Amino acid sequence: MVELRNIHLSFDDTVLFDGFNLKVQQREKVLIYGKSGIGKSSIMKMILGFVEPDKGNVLYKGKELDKNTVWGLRENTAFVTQDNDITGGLVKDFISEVMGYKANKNIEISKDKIVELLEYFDLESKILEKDFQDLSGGEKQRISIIVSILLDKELYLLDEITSSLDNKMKKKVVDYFVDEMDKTQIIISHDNHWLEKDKLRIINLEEL
Ligand SMILES: Nc1ncnc2c1ncn2[C@@H]1O[C@H](COP(=O)(O)OP(=O)(O)OP(=O)(O)O)[C@@H](O)[C@H]1O
Repeated sequence: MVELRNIHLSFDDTVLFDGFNLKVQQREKVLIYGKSGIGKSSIMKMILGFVEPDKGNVLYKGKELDKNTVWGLRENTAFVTQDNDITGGLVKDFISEVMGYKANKNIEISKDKIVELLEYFDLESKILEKDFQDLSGGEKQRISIIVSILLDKELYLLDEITSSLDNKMKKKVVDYFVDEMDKTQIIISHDNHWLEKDKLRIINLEEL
């Protein structure tokens, strides 16, 4: 579904990738890990077309990513990051707003699904009436995760999505994505809870 082919990427004098290859099949779940600054987030940014490699190609469904194909990829992708200071306003309005984006116009929000997900991720339904800015880091993270699940995209790019959660909740998030969701996932995390899952293909950037 997504392929990085013979990628060379450098910033200033630092070479992050030289001949890097990654091929992720449909419904495959891949965990990318390695020390801070090694280039994990840059991989996601290249896939999304936010960063262009110096050399090499990014392919989506067999086609090279360019001005035209990148929109198809972004439309079919949920990108969840640890940076959740995305908005002010009520949580429920945030959810409606995201669902109202052009790329999400065919998605119906099911109230039952929201209730089910809030419960699973240990959030009370009154959180929907709160201002997003007033939530704790872990609550923001869980709301972003819930929104991404509601979006029901075919590709999930998950960048340190468990960083602000306690151990019990980390495990629930990991269990949900790995065991409950049948979607293509590329995951970046330092968290051992992901490493414990044998359904993930693990790529250690330090060993390349
Ligand atoms: N736009 C940019 N301009 C200059 N340097 C950049 C840019 N983007 C990333 N870098 C540098 O490239 C390196 C890799 O960054 P990246 O965010 O991909 O690492 P990472 O493995 O995700 O790190 P972390 O685990 O700390 O999030 C870092 O040294 C970073 O400073």
